[in-house]
Amino acid sequence: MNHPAPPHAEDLAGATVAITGGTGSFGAVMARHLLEEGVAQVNVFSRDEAKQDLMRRSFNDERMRFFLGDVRDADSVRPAFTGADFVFHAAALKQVPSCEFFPQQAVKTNIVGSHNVIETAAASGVRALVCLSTDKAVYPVNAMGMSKALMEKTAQAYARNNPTSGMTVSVTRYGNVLYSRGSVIPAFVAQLHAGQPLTLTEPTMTRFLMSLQESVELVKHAFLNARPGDLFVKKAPASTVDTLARAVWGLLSEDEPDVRVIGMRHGEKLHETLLSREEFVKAEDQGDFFRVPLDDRGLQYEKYFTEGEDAVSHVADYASDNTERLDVAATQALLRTIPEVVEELARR
Ligand SMILES: O=c1ccn([C@@H]2O[C@H](COP(=O)(O)OP(=O)(O)O[C@H]3O[C@H](CO)[C@@H](O)[C@H](O)[C@H]3O)[C@@H](O)[C@H]2O)c(=O)[nH]1
Repeated sequence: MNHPAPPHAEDLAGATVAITGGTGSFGAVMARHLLEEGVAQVNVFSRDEAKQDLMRRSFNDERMRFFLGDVRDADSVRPAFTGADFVFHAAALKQVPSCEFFPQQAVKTNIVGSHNVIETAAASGVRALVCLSTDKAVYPVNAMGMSKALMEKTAQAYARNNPTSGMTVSVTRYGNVLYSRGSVIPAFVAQLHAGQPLTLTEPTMTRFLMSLQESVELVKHAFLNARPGDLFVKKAPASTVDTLARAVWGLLSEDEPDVRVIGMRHGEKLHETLLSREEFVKAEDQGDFFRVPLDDRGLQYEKYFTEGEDAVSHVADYASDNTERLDVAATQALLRTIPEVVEELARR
């Protein structure tokens, strides 16, 4: 393949960058970062005009442009990508339960919508596109993860099938973002405030933990290092749900922890996987990150017989039950780096 060279950090200065799902928490942190890097324009693309209005006021920066639309509708995506050098694709249906009950909605947004984003970006002359995925796309058991897995395949197929494209498309996967909207930590904090026991689904369940800032670092790393079709993950520690509950409780209360085990929810897994063993065996260690290059074997089937992979049986998945495990004190140290936790502690 004739790869376009990855962009340099300096290329951001004066660039136009579009963010799909740009009014979400990732979009806000990324937009702030891009403005600090001196971009000429940030095109925020999203469905929600009220959130766009809030963001417009809170940023109050004339380099921001807001585009209303839905990734399901390619025509609505085009204006946001016209003239854009780079695109970060964060628009998605991300909640496990809602996708479980309405899987066809996940197909429309996460698969068809991502395809629209990829094709429109390429047709608009975008140089680099990073698609955000999740650990739930590996060995997926729920509709959200399944649809994200197919988004990944769509991105990789674009790279494989368009070897002369001037656009580099890559994928990042990350685990649970601490304190993200609707996630377990704000739920625990609300329960604590209400004087209720913390509801534990399954105490031994493990999750990779990372901050929103780290998710931006991962996406930035992909942006600066990707070859077409690459997949990136950030090395991350994990904790059990029991540890997480005790860490939150210990930070915010002097009383003995009060927890109630409620059992696993629809579509949940005991442990998450960031890289399957098949990916891990091909992964390049890049310090804080792993890079998995595109499997760009073509339709020459004989290669599948003569160039097989024998190392795969000797390695394990990179999963939340075999990564660095945080105890209560280490989880609390991580929590103290989260702005919402800092605010919560300051209120006490
Ligand atoms: O009251 C609760 C709620 C959740 N959990 C557990 O806490 C962990 C984290 O749950 P949650 O914060 O809801 O995250 P996930 O279900 O793992 O999914 C989140 O993390 C994904 C990334 O892996 C995102 O893509 C999803 O949007 C986001 O909901 C899981 O083990 C849950 O079983 C509890 O113990 N008690």
